[in-house]
Formats: sequence, structure tokens, C-alpha cells
Amino acid sequence: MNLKEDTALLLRVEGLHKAFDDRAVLAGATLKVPKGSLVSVLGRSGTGKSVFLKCLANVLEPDAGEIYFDGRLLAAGDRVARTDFRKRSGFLFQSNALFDSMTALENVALPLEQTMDLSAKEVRERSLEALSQLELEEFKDRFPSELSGGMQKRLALARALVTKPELVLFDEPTAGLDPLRRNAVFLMIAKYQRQFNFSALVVTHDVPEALACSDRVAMLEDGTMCFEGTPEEFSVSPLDAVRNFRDSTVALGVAIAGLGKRNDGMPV
Ligand SMILES: Nc1ncnc2c1ncn2[C@@H]1O[C@H](COP(=O)(O)OP(=O)(O)OP(=O)(O)O)[C@@H](O)[C@H]1O
Repeated sequence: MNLKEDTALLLRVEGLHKAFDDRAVLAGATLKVPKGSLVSVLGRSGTGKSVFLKCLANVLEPDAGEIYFDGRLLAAGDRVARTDFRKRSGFLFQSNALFDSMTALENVALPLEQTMDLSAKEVRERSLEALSQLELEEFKDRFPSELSGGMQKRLALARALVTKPELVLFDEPTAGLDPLRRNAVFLMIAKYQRQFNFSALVVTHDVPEALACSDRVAMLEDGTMCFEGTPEEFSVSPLDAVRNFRDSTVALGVAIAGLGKRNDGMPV
């Protein structure tokens, strides 16, 4: 990779390996996230998408491989580089990971208190600003359990964005949601990604949604990224793994149609 290409990348992952009890989950996974882009990592359940993201988020230590953030290697023992990465990144976990005993405002303030050297007044102002940007200011004193599912997701996003990160990692942001809410969450990610111009890395099963809103997609299979490219390239890729995965929705429709008509005469 030449230097010009490298400066256009915010994140570059090379040869990531991770095994649990000698069972390899990641076996040389790679990924490129260009600055200001939305990249989705697709893959079947259990292929290691969350493990991949956790290695990036420093929740899991990879066995081997390199992660470069803004051109700088995040070496295992390099605390300066790791702290810089943490300050410049945000995370949105599958479960939202909100603290139930803290108000919306307190939840959003937490990353500022943990990673920045700000006065109490500045923390409050910036937290209120983030809540207002996500249209949640009037709910600042509510606890997460007093908010709807969609509002909780927005609150988790406000918390992920309050430090004005350059990179936000999303782990299955639509897990457990119905199709309408899945669309709404992807729309929210795409909207704020454009508004705040952060780079986003989204791990998901949702193929149509990911193809609609991503600049690039990658597919994890057997421990490596078997595909990396644009959504258009993914849609026509002849690779077996991509075709099988892409066509699974169509296959379901065909299989159901093959069951014939229901007893009550309703078309299937
Ligand atoms: N801490 C751990 N210890 C042992 N095995 C683990 C651990 N974390 C993940 N695994 C295993 O790694 C494999 C990949 O899990 P992972 O959660 O990354 O899959 P995924 O692609 O994100 O799946 P899904 O889409 O269903 O969330 C699974 O077999 C899982 O059991």
C-alpha cells in the first residue's frame, strides 16, 4: 500500500488472528476504513464479527495482526497510541450498555469525564449539546428504563458521539429489532454519519440495510474477509460465499412459495 492510499485510511487492519481454546475464529482478517466513510462487515451468525470488533475496541487482545489508526500502529504495549485511539473513537454496543441507575444526562457525560480533562460546566454543556443533537434534551433527567427502545438507541448514540469521535464502531446496532425499526436505526446512523462526518464501522446481519447505506462492505467467512468492495460490487460478486449469503433471502422466498397455498386459501 502506498503512502497516499494510507493517509486516506482512518483504520487499516492486517492479518488479525484470534483463537479460543485452539479454535481459530479470526485467521488473518483484514479491513480498510477510508476517512469519512461508512463500512459494514457482514457475515453469518457465529463467524466472528463481534470478536473482530472487540479486537478493534481493545476489549479482546488479538493473538496476532496489526491495527493502524490514522496511519499509526496500535501496538499491544503502546499506551499512548491506544489512549489516542480511545479518545478519538466511540462505540455503540448491541445492548446499548446504558447505566440504568444514571439519568440520560449522566450517561452521556460519562465518556467526557473518563477521557477528557474538562470542567464540570463544560461536561454539562457538551452533554446537553449531544442530547439536543439527538433530539433528547427534554428527556435529560429520565432514566433509560423510562425511554422507548428507539430513544435508548439514540441515547446510546449520543453517548458514543459526545466526544466528537472520528471513528464509531457499531456492534449489531439492530439486534432484536423489527424490520421498521432496523430501517430507522440504519437511517439514524447514516444521517448522523453525514452530519458529523465520522467514519463508521458497522457489524451486522442486515444485508439490504447495509447495502443501502454503506460506502463499502466486507464479508467475514472462515476467519478472513472473503470480500471487500462497494455495495454494487457485492451485489454482483460471483464468489460462492457472497452469492450464498446474498441469495439467502431470495431462497427463503422461493422455499416458502414452494409450500403452496395455505389451507384457508390465503396466498403465501
Ligand atoms: N470470549 C469468548 N470465549 C470463547 N469463545 C468465544 C468468545 N467470544 C466469542 N467466542 C466464539 O467465537 C465465535 C464467533 O463469535 P461472534 O460473537 O464474534 O460471532 P458473530 O459473527 O458476531 O455472531 P452473531 O452474528 O450471531 O452475533 C463463536 O463461536 C463464539 O462462541
